[in-house]
Amino acid sequence: MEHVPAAAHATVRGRVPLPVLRADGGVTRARVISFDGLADGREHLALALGDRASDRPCAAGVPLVRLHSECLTGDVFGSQRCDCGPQLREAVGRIADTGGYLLYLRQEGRGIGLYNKLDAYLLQDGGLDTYEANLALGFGTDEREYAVAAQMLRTLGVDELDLLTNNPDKATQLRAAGIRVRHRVPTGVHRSPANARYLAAKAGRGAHTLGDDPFDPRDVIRGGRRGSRGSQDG
Ligand SMILES: Nc1nc2c(ncn2[C@@H]2O[C@H](COP(=O)(O)OP(=O)(O)OP(=O)(O)O)[C@@H](O)[C@H]2O)c(=O)[nH]1
Ligand SMILES: [Zn+2]
Repeated sequence: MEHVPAAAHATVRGRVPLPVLRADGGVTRARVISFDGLADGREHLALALGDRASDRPCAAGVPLVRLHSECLTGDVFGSQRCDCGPQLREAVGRIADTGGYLLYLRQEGRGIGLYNKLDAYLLQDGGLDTYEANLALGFGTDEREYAVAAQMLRTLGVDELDLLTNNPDKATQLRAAGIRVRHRVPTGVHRSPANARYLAAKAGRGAHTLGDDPFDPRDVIRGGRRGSRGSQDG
């Protein structure tokens, strides 16, 4: 497991205006926030969007938050092997509409790093699924910890949020770190022929909720509209 020391005190290092392209072609005004004193020493970022992107964000209401783990191949190159790129662009638009934060976490390859993820892709081409490939390389199936995300949120003054994810582990870990996750809001499922096996493995073995999974659909908000039906899940 990627071990993160107990959360020390962190501070905001900078809040930089950043016009960001939305999936619908429009541009949204964001602020990219950097930190000093993050527990694992990495350059994680928060993107403040919607009403949280203003000079003096008036913290009205519970923010919508996504913890997005870095995926260079998907986020930057548009790789079709996973659904990270479309999820990232979807999240920017939805959070801009609602008000909240996208935490861009430097946890490439579910915490194993870029080169190891590329090795894992070769093993997957030989027949292993996304989790078996990690194990074959000597890693856990998912090495991510979200304590540093909780530290970033506290630094931003966020102790309660709605979480945009299909991954229940993100909610469980944030709650364990003392953040109140009011609702888990599902992200879209961006299927393509090239990522179908990957998504099936995530739903089957990784406990992700992808709409056609064994989890009770009543435990999440459909459509991601705050204030609509939903419950506290774990
Ligand atoms: N080791 C490994 N990592 C992968 C593979 N495909 C994608 N990833 C990584 O998986 C992570 C996906 O991150 P997220 O989209 O934030 O997380 P998630 O667990 O899918 O959960 P949600 O998208 O929030 O539902 C990124 O760090 C990717 O680099 C793979 O085949 N092997
Ligand atoms: Zn990806």
